[in-house]
Amino acid sequence: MGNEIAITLKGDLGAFHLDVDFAVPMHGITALFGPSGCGKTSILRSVAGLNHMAGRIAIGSHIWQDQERFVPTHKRPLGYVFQEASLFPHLSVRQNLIYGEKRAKKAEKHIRFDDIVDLLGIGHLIDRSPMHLSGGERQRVSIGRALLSQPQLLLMDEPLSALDRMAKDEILPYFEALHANLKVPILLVSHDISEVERLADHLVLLKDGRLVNSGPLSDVLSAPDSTLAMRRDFAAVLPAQVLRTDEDGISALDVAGSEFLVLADTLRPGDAVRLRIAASDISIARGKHASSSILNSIPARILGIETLGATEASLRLDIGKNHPAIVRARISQRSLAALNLQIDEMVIAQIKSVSLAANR
Ligand SMILES: Nc1ncnc2c1ncn2[C@@H]1O[C@H](COP(=O)(O)OP(=O)(O)OP(=O)(O)O)[C@@H](O)[C@H]1O
Repeated sequence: MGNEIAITLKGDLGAFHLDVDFAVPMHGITALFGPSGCGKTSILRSVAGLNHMAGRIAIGSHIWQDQERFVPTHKRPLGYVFQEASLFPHLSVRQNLIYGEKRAKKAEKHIRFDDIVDLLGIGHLIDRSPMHLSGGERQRVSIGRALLSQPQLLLMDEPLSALDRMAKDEILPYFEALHANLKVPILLVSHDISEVERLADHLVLLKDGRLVNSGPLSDVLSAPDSTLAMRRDFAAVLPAQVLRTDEDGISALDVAGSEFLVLADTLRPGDAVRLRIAASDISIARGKHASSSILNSIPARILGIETLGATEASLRLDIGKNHPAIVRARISQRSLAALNLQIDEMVIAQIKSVSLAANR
């Protein structure tokens, strides 16, 4: 189909066998996620034309590879951002960016220099040498340089993994700004699920060189048989809309007809956001407790109960009123037995407002 990034690859790299076939939209951020060695980088390198494996790669109506053709890397209009920023140390930030711009075809300059400098917040760095920038600043400049080559597709291989937690937190809002303002689709390789939850619109889940699942982030996360669900750090990500923000800094969000209260004082009514709900932050009650500090007591239907190790259980819950909205709750086997919870039963999902994160 013309409006998708369609990737089919089958072949061997040494002893590793890759066999994948998936299509993702031509917009937003698609994360390739899976355990180390599952083939994420190999897929990205194949899309870039750096691996030549049998298959087909179509970016919308542009065929980069099929049985008859193999477009060489330098003729694929793509940007590639690696784990470590690879800027020219002898050039200033501005000259590095101009280098990217020069790679663009003259006719196709829809991504403008000034806009990129603004969106990435690198105006004050423009005359500096990359050698005198922090890791996060260098990575922002590399992303800018890649985007100024006017790519049809931006490939990012673990772009945040060399940064410490603080630098990551600093750079994430810039990713969100790019996402909101630019139309270039991004394929992002990441092994950090919290990064994926925060940034990705689509998720391609891989294991041992094969596709496990692929689709919109919240769908893949909430799939009944998701391997991700068994992780102790599992979180659901649900699309939400801001209803109001109160003076005490608490915002009310609509999620499939259910109202959630979160601590977020910068949101405006009508904003579309994503709400991250960690399985370990949900507790289950049989009824609403009038005197509790927990602000969110949401009616939920139990869709599934799975064992999580020897002492815990993972409950699959639908907290939506108008349409399904799936989250998971991690509780102890002891609570499961004490409450005698059963599939299809209605319970109350209790979630502290401080443990909810809403962004973008
Ligand atoms: N050119 C090659 N020759 C031989 N084996 C290769 C080659 N490229 C990749 N491999 C092997 O293919 C497997 C998948 O590698 P790949 O780098 O794609 O995984 P990954 O999911 O990106 O892993 P990580 O998260 O650790 O970066 C690995 O076992 C790797 O050693």
